[in-house]
Amino acid sequence: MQLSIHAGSYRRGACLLARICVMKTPQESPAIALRQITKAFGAVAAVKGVDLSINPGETVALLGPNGAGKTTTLDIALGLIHPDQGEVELFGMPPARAIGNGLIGGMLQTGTPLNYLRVRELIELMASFYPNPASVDEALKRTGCDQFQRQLTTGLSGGQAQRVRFAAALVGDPELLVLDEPTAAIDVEGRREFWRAMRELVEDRKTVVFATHYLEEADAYADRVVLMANGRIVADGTPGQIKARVGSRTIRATLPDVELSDLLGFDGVVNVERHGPSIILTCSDSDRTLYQLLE
Ligand SMILES: Nc1ncnc2c1ncn2[C@@H]1O[C@H](COP(=O)(O)OP(=O)(O)OP(=O)(O)O)[C@@H](O)[C@H]1O
Repeated sequence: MQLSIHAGSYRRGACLLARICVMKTPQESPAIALRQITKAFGAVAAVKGVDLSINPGETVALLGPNGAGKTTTLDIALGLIHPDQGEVELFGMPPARAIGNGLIGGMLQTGTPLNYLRVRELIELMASFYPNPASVDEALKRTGCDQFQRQLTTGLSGGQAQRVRFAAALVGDPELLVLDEPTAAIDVEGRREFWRAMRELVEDRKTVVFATHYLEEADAYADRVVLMANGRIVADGTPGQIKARVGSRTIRATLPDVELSDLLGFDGVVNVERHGPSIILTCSDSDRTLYQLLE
């Protein structure tokens, strides 16, 4: 968890250590279940009725522009902020319980690693908070932190601090990893290493949810993309479906005697809707669709 690399983490860690009986993942429950979540900050409605269910083993990208509501949604999922309305469950339990059971790892945008520790010491400390941690050496290696493990956390570059956050999230060997713009501030080589480590996690059948601004990142590394805009989920599908949608154009036509299902069979048509006398075609290749319509 993000909190675990702040000063308050000692307390949280002590609580975790006190839990001798550890419950592991009930695989039949969704890893994340958000039901009709809303959240406003004063006059700003950040999240407006989000329903989202993510199954164990899925790798999901939360894609959207600045201010879409991604961070707020992830913070709510992790129980870091409370929604104004709606329900949240992680593996069928409240977020705090899932976190207490060592099921969740988080890498969020804010927060700095604890001061006056060496990188390795910090990751060892983090590992001690979890019931069944991964190997510290492995977490350091997977994230590239082994190269600067003796360095004090006070002297890290932005990219190094980001890698340390990733190692801190991994070392608990959580079932669900929540990553908010994980590659921000990481250089090209670091990004490559990051996604390599992510692939290994996916092979381990972990559930991974990451927020990103980049369709290319979502396309390359997620098997499902949830597109957010203005506090709502506006599309949810495979990367291919979302790419078609994001890159789409619409054609409005007046076609009184045509069946919608026939139009769906046209080249490049992604969706068809009737609006009164008009039909709206959403197209991945509007030129081809137009050509067929004219024929
Ligand atoms: N603590 C806060 N106080 C006031 N407004 C906030 C707060 N947190 C978020 N917001 C507002 O809520 C909206 C959604 O913000 P959020 O950070 O969730 O979006 P985002 O998709 O993660 O954006 P980014 O990609 O820039 O991180 C924005 O308009 C933002 O300004």
